[in-house]
Amino acid sequence: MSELKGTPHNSAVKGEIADIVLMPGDPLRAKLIADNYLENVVCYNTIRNIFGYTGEYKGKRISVQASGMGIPSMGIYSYELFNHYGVEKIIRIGSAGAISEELKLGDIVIASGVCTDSNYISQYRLPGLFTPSGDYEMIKTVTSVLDEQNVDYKVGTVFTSDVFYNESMSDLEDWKKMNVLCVEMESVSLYCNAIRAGKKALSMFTISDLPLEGVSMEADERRTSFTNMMEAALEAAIRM
Ligand SMILES: O=P(O)(O)O[C@H]1O[C@H](CO)[C@@H](O)[C@H]1O
Ligand SMILES: O=c1cc[nH]c(=O)[nH]1
Repeated sequence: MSELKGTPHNSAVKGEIADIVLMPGDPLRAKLIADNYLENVVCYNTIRNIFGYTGEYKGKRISVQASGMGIPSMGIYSYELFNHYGVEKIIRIGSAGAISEELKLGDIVIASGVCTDSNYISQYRLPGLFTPSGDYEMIKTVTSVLDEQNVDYKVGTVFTSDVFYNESMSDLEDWKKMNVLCVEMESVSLYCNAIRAGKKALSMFTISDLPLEGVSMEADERRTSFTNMMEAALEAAIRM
């Protein structure tokens, strides 16, 4: 990888990506943020349509890049951002399915910690269980922005799953008994990669589904209706 200007998955050259990166799963959500919120934007990656942009938000240089879906995809892109491009902080802005009965469509959740059914953590060969957690300073910054914007949110444990269409949806009922708030598919690799690289990460979500009730937002609504989360992440990014 060191012989390449970029990486096998990212054509950016070093220096083209800001210290802080917002990461939605969906490349079109990354484009929407670049088109609507950033100034002086440069698109630095289109490989596999995983769009990455660097621009300015209120004068601060930030990047927004898609992660793709799932733990391995986030594992690849966040590893490269932290270890090849020198990125210091990543804010994941994702969609998630509610597990807690207290959550409804459109609510915001911040992941203080992550549990998982994935084997990702086994690569570290730890002598016990490890609990990936979000960066506390980043949590404080994002929650204070949300407080100022009068937007409600919940902070707690989320479940990062390998499986979207799960034959055992009732497993979510077991996570509910452990007070897990919602299910998504990337944060375990993001948090592990950040911690392992000595960097910082935070995941926040808008609830797009109620999987235990069979309720879902339309695809277009998922891409465009996350305004509160995107604006809070952008505002927090310029304070970090
Ligand atoms: O909206 P994004 O960020 O893609 O996140 C969620 O949506 C996808 C599943 O629809 C998974 O990637 C899951 O984690
Ligand atoms: O992983 C996910 C993401 C969004 N909604 C879900 O139900 N699951």
